[in-house]
Amino acid sequence: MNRFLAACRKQRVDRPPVWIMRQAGRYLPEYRELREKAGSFLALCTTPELAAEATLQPLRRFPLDAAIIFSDILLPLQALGVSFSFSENGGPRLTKAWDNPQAWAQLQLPASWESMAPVAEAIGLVRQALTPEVALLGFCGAPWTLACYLIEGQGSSDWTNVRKAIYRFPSELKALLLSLGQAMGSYLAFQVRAGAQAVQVFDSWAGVLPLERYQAFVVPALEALFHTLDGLDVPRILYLGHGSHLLPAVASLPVEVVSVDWRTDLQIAAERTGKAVQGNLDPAVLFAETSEVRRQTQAMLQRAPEVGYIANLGHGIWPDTPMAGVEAFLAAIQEKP
Ligand SMILES: Cc1c2[nH]c(c1CCC(=O)O)Cc1[nH]c(c(CCC(=O)O)c1C)Cc1[nH]c(c(CCC(=O)O)c1C)Cc1[nH]c(c(C)c1CCC(=O)O)C2
Repeated sequence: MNRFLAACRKQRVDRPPVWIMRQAGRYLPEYRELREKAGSFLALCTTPELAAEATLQPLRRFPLDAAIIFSDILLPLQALGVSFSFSENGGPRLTKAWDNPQAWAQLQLPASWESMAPVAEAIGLVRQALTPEVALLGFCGAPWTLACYLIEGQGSSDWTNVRKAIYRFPSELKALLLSLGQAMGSYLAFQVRAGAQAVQVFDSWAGVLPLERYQAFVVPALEALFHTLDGLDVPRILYLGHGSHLLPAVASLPVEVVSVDWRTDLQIAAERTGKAVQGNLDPAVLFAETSEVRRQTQAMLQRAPEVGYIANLGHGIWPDTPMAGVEAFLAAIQEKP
């Protein structure tokens, strides 16, 4: 049985499936070694054998129910004409900020995803290596979160330029979000054709917007994105960062699972959306004594619905996370009575 896919479809399972957002990464010594060997993060992402290896590393160490293909949300933007680099401390930096409608008009919607062939190849390699019990996820950035990086040119704590753009260029920004939604929908379909069995769309910065703006600007773009996958029979997950106030917008979206962070109660998320839910332990908890990690994980499980639940963190695992914290988190889920 594939616990992960069953839970996405709200089928009953023996225990909650679990995976960890950003489970391949710097908290693993073997990842740091592989990245050193690759020379750079981008080289690691674009060399199929190395990307497949990075994807599989956490599964060799931990009893996880899903793998997520090793890549980054910014990579497919290259096919639209956007160039960027990753700084030494890991953050993305665009070569220029795409912060006005004249720039947006120059984004080219790709006719094919041929330039992303290494991702498809890596997906094929990982599928060959996985047993049928472990599901492989494809992913992309949500239109809004991608627009955040495009317009700001890098990460930000308050995304002031993006928020100004909503009011300065409303119709052009709506069109940009819709184009990004269409492009990412076809990029996910490309990953599914290569072998991805479920997909997750990361809207890490969803919570920057009030509900009314999210409904008006983002929901149409997410609908376009997710409808591209209609008929492909893969569960669709939307990760909603800082999104407690946005749950009413999720209920009508064509997704099977909503993934929430620690600010959003799991039970409330399930009730308000009617979807399966994923999440939501604060990554900071993994720094506690192992007995406290267990208690916090058990408390999370108590708020989780009986069916339609996937255990996870509420956001990506941090690079300095102690291995003991990860192990205690996973053990508490495996032991669930
Ligand atoms: C916003 C975002 C990005 N990338 C991603 C998001 C959405 C999830 C989130 O909110 O965390 C998603 C992502 N990035 C990466 C993966 C695949 C690996 C996995 O999840 O196991 C996934 C699913 C690899 C990565 N992406 C990045 C690294 C670190 C690069 C390195 O090895 O130096 C990895 C392993 C770099 C990256 N890429 C991005 C940032 C902000 C950073 C720097 C901060 C950080 O490192 O956490 C953009």
